Amino acid sequence: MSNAERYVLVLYYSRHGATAKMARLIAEGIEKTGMPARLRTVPSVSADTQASQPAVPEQGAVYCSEDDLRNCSALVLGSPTRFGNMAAPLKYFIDGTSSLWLAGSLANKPAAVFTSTASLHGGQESTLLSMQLPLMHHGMLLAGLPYTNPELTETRGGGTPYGASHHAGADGARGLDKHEAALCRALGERVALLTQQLHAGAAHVPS
Ligand SMILES: Cc1cc2nc3c(=O)[nH]c(=O)nc-3n(C[C@H](O)[C@H](O)[C@H](O)COP(=O)(O)O)c2cc1C
Repeated sequence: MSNAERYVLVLYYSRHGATAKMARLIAEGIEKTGMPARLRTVPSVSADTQASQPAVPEQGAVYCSEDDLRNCSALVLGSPTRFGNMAAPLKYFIDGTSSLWLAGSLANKPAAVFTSTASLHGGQESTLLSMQLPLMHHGMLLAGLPYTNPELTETRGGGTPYGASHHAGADGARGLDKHEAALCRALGERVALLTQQLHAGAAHVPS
């Protein structure tokens, strides 16, 4: 597979749009490296887990297919924080990936995570860590954000070494500030560069 055919999947759930904004900034960071980003979302789930929405979303990213996930070169996974954890629609989607797990389809691929919260200390880090757990079971190579990004120490909003985060405020009206936005772009760029370096290195390993 050539670099042109590779893509980083940015897979997220967003009910009110804050996590979706982060996804678009992460995609900007990925595409800065010359690698395509593929933005995908997941449908909401109803109490009885039956489909409650049209098969194609009315706006924004389309729903993620199994092939979108199987064929990605890397994954950046995003969710709003819900009670300190990822949102059920994303967890529901991930719980349906057993066949990819059995086949090892995601093993040895880079991955990273991002989240948005209403309150500043409302569980960003616990959510990010919880999102990393299934990715580790899939054998993915987790990337966080290093403190060489100055925004990590300067931020008065979101931004963690475990992944990108955003404090959207109680009414969701607080936009991404410059530090949060820079860290979203940095995370996307980091995952894309790691992916390219892994593939370049693999090309030099004798078979
Ligand atoms: C059921 C539920 C639980 C939530 N739990 C938390 C929480 O634990 N901590 C927090 O700060 N915000 C919490 N929120 C708020 C969302 O995380 C926040 O509004 C987020 O920015 C929404 O992202 P979105 O705009 O992408 O949907 C919760 C929201 C809902 C609906």
